[in-house]
Amino acid sequence: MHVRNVHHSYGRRPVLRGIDLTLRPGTVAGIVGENGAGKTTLLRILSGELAPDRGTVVHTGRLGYCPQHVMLNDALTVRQHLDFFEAAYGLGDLDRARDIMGSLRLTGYDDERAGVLSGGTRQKLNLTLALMHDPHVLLLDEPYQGFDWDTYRRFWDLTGALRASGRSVLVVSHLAHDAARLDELWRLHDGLLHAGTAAGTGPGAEVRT
Ligand SMILES: Nc1ncnc2c1ncn2[C@@H]1O[C@H](COP(=O)(O)OP(=O)(O)OP(=O)(O)O)[C@@H](O)[C@H]1O
Repeated sequence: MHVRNVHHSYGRRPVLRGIDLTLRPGTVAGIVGENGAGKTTLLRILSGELAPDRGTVVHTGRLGYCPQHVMLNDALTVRQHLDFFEAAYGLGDLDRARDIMGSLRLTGYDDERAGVLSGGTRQKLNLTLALMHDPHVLLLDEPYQGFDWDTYRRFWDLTGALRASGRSVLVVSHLAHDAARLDELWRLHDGLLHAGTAAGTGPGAEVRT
């Protein structure tokens, strides 16, 4: 994915003032930024949900987008969500979805309505729906919100497998825990991306904005 000179304002307030970013195959990149820095705005533009005022976003292959707010229909069961997205993506089976659900330990919930699932379980389903068509570029907005520690680690295992299979993953968060797991780190501040710096090294290093 190639992002060039992306600008966006809400009314007269500029939020993005010239974003340049390249996501290469086989990389996991992170963007951190304070509340209101414009992270979600940027991801909405990268996903095509929002048009930039200026600039270009070009990508090849399938795109996956896991938005910050879980996009589930509370009245539908887990299985109905899977069926719906299988049809929407034009998949022939749910094999990959089942693999992802196994990795995230999202099993045994098929007949549960989304409305009764816990926050972390809803997020697991949200992530599965964004990943089940094997996207080449995956955009994740605060993907591990609500995850317990074990699930958080499984999430990073999954991300590592995507990197190994040549996919590009962009993770957006307030904090980049485990900055060592990222190939690239950016800080969104004042409408621009800056090279991020890790406060510490090795597993567990944390980047604050
Ligand atoms: N639809 C909108 N209309 C007007 N202003 C908006 C809209 N969406 C976001 N904003 C404003 O744009 C700025 C950036 O918001 P955005 O949600 O992109 O930030 P963020 O970095 O994702 O924040 P957070 O970490 O709190 O999720 C904020 O000041 C927000 O109030």
